[in-house]
Amino acid sequence: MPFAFCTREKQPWCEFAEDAETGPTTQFVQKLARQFGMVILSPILERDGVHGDTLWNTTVVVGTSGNVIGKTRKNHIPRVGDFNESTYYMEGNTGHKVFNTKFGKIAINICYGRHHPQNWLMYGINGAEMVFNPSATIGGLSEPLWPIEARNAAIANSYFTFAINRVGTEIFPNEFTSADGKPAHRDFGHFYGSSYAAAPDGSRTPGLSRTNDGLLVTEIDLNLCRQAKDNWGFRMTQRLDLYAESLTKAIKPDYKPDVVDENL
Ligand SMILES: NC(=O)NCCC(=O)O
Repeated sequence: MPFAFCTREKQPWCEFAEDAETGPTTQFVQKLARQFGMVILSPILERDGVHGDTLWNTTVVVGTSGNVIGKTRKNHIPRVGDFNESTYYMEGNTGHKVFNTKFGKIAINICYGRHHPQNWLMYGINGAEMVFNPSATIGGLSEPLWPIEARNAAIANSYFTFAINRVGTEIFPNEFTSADGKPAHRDFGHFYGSSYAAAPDGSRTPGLSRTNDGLLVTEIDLNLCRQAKDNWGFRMTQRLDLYAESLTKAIKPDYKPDVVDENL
């Protein structure tokens, strides 16, 4: 749902915001999860009534008995092209939760979060075996990056990733500009689908269609996560201590980049 509206218009779209635990979408999904014995990841526009009616881009995780296991909020909010999502919702405050489900340890890296390697990293640190990336992105913007980012994250973090993108083209009722000096327009560009799954050994499935809705059914062996760790040692050699120390320094306002100038 958060990906159905990406212009600057708030109305009527904000009216679709709902409670993560009790809203109509969650109730609908709970029935399906129970009926089919599935774990369902349900992206919604969340209305947080407890905290000033704040809006969040949230994915709700529903277990096989229809129980809400938890939720994760989008950490990184795009300000690129026509994706002006900071107009609608705030940077997430749920960290990098991993949900230990009947089918394995899962996490959700929402859409634009896939451009941030440290976001993927933290889900791995918290023990994720599968990280899902529900997205809505268009050809002109991100298609060259699409086959690379989630696949690379699977390799770097020794877990499975699932890059999921919608298809179609939205035509909005009112014109808007892309803040690039070009004429106003009403279309958003083509959402190119191409969803795929990637494994910690670097293999991946074929992508789904660029134009039609699709369902990707794939069998995965979670043992591959540990086998990849033992084989490559990426996790063992990642030197978190080194980076924790460097990053602690780098975020200070008076940080001086560690550059050695050539003495000319
Ligand atoms: N919905 C969303 O975060 N889109 C941003 C575009 C992208 O990351 O490719």
